[in-house]
Amino acid sequence: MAPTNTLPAWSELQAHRDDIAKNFVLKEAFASDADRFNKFSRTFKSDGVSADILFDFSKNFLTNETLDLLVKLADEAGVERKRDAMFRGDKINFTENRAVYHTALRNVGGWEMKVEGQDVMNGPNGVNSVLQHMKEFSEQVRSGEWVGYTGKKLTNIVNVGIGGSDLGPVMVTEALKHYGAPDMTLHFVSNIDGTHMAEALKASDPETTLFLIASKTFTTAETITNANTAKAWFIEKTGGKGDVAKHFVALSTNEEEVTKFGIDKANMFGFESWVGGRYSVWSAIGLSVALYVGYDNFHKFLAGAHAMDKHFRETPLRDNIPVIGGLLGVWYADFFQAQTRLVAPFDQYLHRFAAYLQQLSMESNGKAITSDGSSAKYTTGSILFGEPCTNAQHSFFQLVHQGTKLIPADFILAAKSHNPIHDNLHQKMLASNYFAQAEALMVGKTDDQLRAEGTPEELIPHKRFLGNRPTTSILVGDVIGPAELGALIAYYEHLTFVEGAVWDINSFDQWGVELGKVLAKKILKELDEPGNGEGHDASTGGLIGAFKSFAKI
Ligand SMILES: O=P(O)(O)OC[C@H]1O[C@](O)(CO)[C@@H](O)[C@@H]1O
Repeated sequence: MAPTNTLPAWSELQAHRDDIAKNFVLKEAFASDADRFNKFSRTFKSDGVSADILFDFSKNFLTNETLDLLVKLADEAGVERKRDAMFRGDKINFTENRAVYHTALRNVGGWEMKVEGQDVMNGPNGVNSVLQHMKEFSEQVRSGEWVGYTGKKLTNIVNVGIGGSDLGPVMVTEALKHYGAPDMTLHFVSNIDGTHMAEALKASDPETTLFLIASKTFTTAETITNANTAKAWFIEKTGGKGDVAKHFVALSTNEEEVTKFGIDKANMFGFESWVGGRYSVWSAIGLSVALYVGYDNFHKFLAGAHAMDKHFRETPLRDNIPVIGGLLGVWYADFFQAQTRLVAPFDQYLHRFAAYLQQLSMESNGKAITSDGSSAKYTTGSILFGEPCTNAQHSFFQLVHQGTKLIPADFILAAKSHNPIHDNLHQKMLASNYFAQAEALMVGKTDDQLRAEGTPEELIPHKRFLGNRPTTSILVGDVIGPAELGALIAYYEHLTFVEGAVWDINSFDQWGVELGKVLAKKILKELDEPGNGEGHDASTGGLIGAFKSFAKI
């Protein structure tokens, strides 16, 4: 396609941006249009699969004209065509020649889904048969039918994986803790730092521990090393009597490597190469979720995501919630030079949500090369960060309110708490902060207001809030249960897709993680050889030498 920044809508947006920057003030837009909230908010409805979710985009730099132009840009960039190609199973991951088909994993609605003419839902290794395997296994473990080598129930789960084979399962099991089996303890070991595995093993009893070795490729150095350490620990602790087949299962696409590792293929939960790591929590990689919250809840999680898929696939662009979210991402990144996106859930259970979204967003859209191999002449992927509120308000929100950078923010709240303790006071305080932060960011505080409060003149510049800082408020119409969580994640997945489609990059590969991996492998060997390694710059060589001398290696 023609470079995105040469599309007609791009230059129209540039001119429009100049007008907005000069003349648009959010609080005035509300004052002059009583209907603004209704005009620019959208409610996600899922026919009862999940609670309604309200997406309020009205506190954004958005007018009818902005939305028209952004939709025009999406049209010219072929967003709908690209979306349809994804749902058709086309190989849109063009640098790896793969389809992008995580939506098939949660296709509870019975869509026909094919890759290269093959039905991916049915058949011996199809999505439905893996789901059935996950259902049977999770029910056996939860009921105590599947026991360890001494006949004890397995209640300690250690998931060994990294990146997408860790972040999704961690985030989702934390988010759904309310639904978790009370007698089950979960550990997620991802880091190659021995401390991570050592601490998990310290807290584990081999008789009651189930290891899930989660790796799409089954070649990731951290995961395979951690898995081997876990296996050696298990064999040692059980005096060689422990039955690996009862205590180790694999979640992977690589049967050959799984078998080499010593896990029976009967205990392997598979998926296909068309599932990207950061999109894999819906696949067998989500086994820890099914074990912890039960298969029925895992199924609801899939159903919530499928409902969002349906919305994304079928809704015209102007009302399409992830499309609006993605286009706003482009609007701020490319036309207002915003470098970041803040996601702050007002929800303690979502404390790993931003960490999860970091991989989703930054591994997907941290690319500078477009589909024809040329460099993008515009800004792409934003830096995503976040922490739950109200904690974040007491750490980095100072910069969001009064710093020099524009930081578009998403705030997420559930109308109902799973823990309405103290007569729901906590939830009401949480909600009042959710409303107040977005309002404060928008309205700011003027010098006149400060003077009226008696603020000394010399403090006025310090206490001034310029306001006019955009936010999107997401309000879940009930508690955040499995279906609501599924819908929220799928919203961010599709938002990321839309951004990547407009930027004309491949949101589905991750070549940028390779170079460091290759160098680390080479240096690992050098640490056991004399000298400071071959061919390094003086800094790297000097550091290797100092490390060896300090560590006496
Ligand atoms: O599941 P695997 O194959 O071990 O990969 C783990 C992670 O490593 C990455 O490839 C990045 O190094 C991610 O994309 C992926 O989620």
